[in-house]
This record gives sequence, structure tokens and C-alpha cells, in this order.
Amino acid sequence: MSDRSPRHRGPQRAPDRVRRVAYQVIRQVNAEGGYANLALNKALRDSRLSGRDAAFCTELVHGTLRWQGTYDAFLARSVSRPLDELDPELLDMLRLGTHQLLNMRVDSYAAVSEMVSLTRAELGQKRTGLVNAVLRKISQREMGQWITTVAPRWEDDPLGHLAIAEAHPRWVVESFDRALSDGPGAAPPGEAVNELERLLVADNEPPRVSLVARPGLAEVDELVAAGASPARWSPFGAVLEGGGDPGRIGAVAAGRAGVQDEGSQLVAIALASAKVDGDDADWLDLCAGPGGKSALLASLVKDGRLTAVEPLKHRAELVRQNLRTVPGDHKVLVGDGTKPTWPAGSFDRVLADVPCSGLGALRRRPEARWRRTPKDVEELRPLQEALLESAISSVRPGGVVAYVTCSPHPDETRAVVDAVLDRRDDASLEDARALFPGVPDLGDGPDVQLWPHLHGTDAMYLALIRRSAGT
Ligand SMILES: C[S@@+](CC[C@H](N)C(=O)[O-])C[C@H]1O[C@@H](n2cnc3c(N)ncnc32)[C@H](O)[C@@H]1O
Repeated sequence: MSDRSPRHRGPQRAPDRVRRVAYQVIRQVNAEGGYANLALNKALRDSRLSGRDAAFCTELVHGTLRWQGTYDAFLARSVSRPLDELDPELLDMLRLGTHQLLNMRVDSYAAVSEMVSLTRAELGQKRTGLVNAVLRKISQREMGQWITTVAPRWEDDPLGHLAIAEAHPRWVVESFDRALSDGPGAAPPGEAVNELERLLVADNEPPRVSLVARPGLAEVDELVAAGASPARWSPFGAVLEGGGDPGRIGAVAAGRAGVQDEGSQLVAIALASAKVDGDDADWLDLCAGPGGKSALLASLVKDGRLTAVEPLKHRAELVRQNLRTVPGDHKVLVGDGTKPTWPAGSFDRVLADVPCSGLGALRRRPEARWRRTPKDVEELRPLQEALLESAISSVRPGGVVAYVTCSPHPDETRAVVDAVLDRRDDASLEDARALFPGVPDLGDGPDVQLWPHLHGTDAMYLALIRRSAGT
């Protein structure tokens, strides 16, 4: 590990290598719209950081990106100009320093001194004075004191307080509050805000690595023998409690098992286990890329086939790769799910796992919460409705559709389902809760919302819709 003590070095010493890699990754993510996980993995490989250095670098990158909106509120009180007048590269430097000072056990003197060296190397000597002065101000208070200083009081504005204290944009906090107050599995009156706090805290914890043993190809026991523990509810799931690279497990390397959140497994299993009378050999995955749910559905369809649709070629290729080990006559179509190339009513079961804001998977993508906007949700709505319409038209009378999102935002979940079902007289909502055997806290139904703080899964939403003959 690098020597992190500045005391034995001269004033012009080289910056710490680990912090430099972390800073460059943060810049790439914030300046170029990159994904933290991809950029970090590449940077760790290229710089050959491993062990404790890699862990330190990961915490610097993930923590800084996850908390950056909150840190900006602190920095706004510590810089004499409005933050949007600061150069973005300087702002990222200040955020990285703030994270070390307030959220990591790095000695204040070391953190400031390291950030001054890094600023000199990356941004030039002229910027070091400002970084030194601002970070010294930040170091004068602890995290809790900063929150008390800048956040609205809980008593006056609990959502505004939580937005700062738990690092989520306010509009996201408000949408989660709506979902928890009157969505499926709503908290009892008066409890919603406490539950909201538990959700936001859970969103700030990196998830455990969750695996799926593809039915017929691998057994959970094989994953357990490789060090995983059985998942709580998915009969095909397992969890790598201590983390680590899942690729080292033979079944994963061979594509007989995969990495998949337990919530994603549960919604696919729910669709596969809904009661359907008569023919049951043709299943459709209407929005398939990258194909995690396709692979699970294809290994569950008995004596039948899955058709997987995905408009983006490179994602359709990922679906093909995910299906390569699953026996059967499965098909991948590159196309638009709203423009079916198959006759209406051709399928017995349809999954519409529609493109969404991804607000249910914030644990996985530290930068995502600050990048999404309410406009994204608004703009996705017509596509979500069109895909659900198409899914219902694609299923035969008596067959079922699962409308799924990895977002709990009510405008992407119930609002879409209600709008589409209001327009149709040939489909109705069914209670889906019985399709999640043993899973607690599913509320009053009929739709199902899973939550990170209650189920340890991504916040997956499922509505089960049955097609009737119509009038
Ligand atoms: C939430 S992801 C699906 C995840 C996938 N079911 C899985 O488990 O791996 C949504 C997918 O829908 C695709 N998509 C976007 N527009 C579409 C359209 N018009 N028709 C079908 N799929 C679409 C996106 O490219 C994306 O791959």
C-alpha cells in the first residue's frame, strides 16, 4: 500500500498514486458521463492497483460520487463564489477531499496535504491555495455538524433534511416517499418517513454480489460449495457474502450461472409460475437486453421457446451470449418491441421489463442519482405505455403479461399500468403477491414492490396482467 503520511516528504512531493487514479476516474465519470463501475475497473487494471490500494481507490470513487450533492451543499458554504462558477475539475478535487475529511477515517492533516499535492500535479500550483483553504474550512466540522448547518430541520421539512443527510436529490426522495406512502406495500400512516429514511440508508450501501444458478444447468449447492450462501427466497439464488470476483466460480465462468439481483430473479420466476391454462410453450421477453431475465426464463420454459427482443444490436448480442448455454430453440430478434413483427396473441407469457429511470438500483451505480432528472421519467412514459400495450396485444387470451421496472417511481409503475388498462377492455390486473412465496412486506397488492431496505433487493416493481377475450 502507498505511504499515506505526508510528514516525511518534501513540500513538492509527487501525489499519492491511489488518489490520483481515483480523481481521474471521478473526472471521467462527471465530465464525460462515464459509468463509475466500468471506468474504475479499467483504471484499476491499467494502474495495476490491487488489495488495499484497490479497496481505498474504490471507496474514494464510489463515496465521492454517491455523496457529491451533499458535499456540494457543504462546499457552497465554504467557497466565496457560487459553485457553478468553479471549474468542474476543481469542484471534483474539493469533493474528493471532502469525502476523505468527513466520511473516511483519513487524518485531516494528511487529507488536506495529499489533496494539495494532487491539485498541484493535476491542476497546477495556482489552484493549491484555494483547495488548501476550502478543505481546511470543511475540516472544521464533522459530517453531522455540517448536516445540521446546511440541511432544513427534520421537524420543519423531513424530506429536505433526508435529501441532504442521506445524499439523494430531493425529487428522488419525494418520488420514493410517494411510492412508500401509497404504492404497493405502503407503510402504515406516520411510519412512511421513517421507512423512507431506512430506504435511503440502504441505497447508500453497496449491494452484496447476488448469483443465479440457471435451472437445469447448475444447482445452488454448486454455488454454495464455491463459498456462496443460499438466497433468501429465490430457489435458484445465492449470495457471495464476502464479495469477491464471481468469475472465479466455475459455473459462472461457464455461463451455467450468472450474476443477477435476487429481485430480478423473483420477478422472472413470478411470471414463469403464474397459472396459465392450455398452451404454454411460447414466451416473449419484449425488452431483453442484456438478457439476465431472458436466460432465467429460457431455462424455465418447459418444452417451449423464448423469443427475446432488443433494439440495440450490441445489447441483443449480450442476450445471445446469455442464452448460449441454455438448451432449446430460443430466438433473439433485433427490433422495436412497439412494432411487433409477430401476429397478435402469439405468446402465452410476456415479460415487459421496460426501459426506466433505474431509480430502484441506485445502490449499484453511485453516480446515477445525480445524473437522472424528472424529465427522464416524463420522457420515458410514452415508450413504457407503448411497450405495455404491445405486450398485452402479443399475449393470447388467458395468457399473462408481467410489467416490470427497476424503479419504484409511481409515474413509471402504477401510473403506466393504470393508464394502459383504462384504455383496454381485454386485460385486467391480478394479485401477484402469491407468486412471491415466503417474501414478507408485500402490502395489499395487487401489484408488488420490492425494496432494498425490506428485501435486500433492487426496488423491482411487478404488475401481473391477464389478457381476456375483450368485447
Ligand atoms: C430494463 S432493460 C431490460 C433488462 C433485461 N430484461 C434483463 O433482465 O437483462 C430495458 C431494455 O429495453 C430496451 N429497449 C429500449 N427501447 C426498446 C423498444 N422500443 N423495444 C424493446 N426494447 C427496448 C433497452 O435497450 C434495454 O436493453
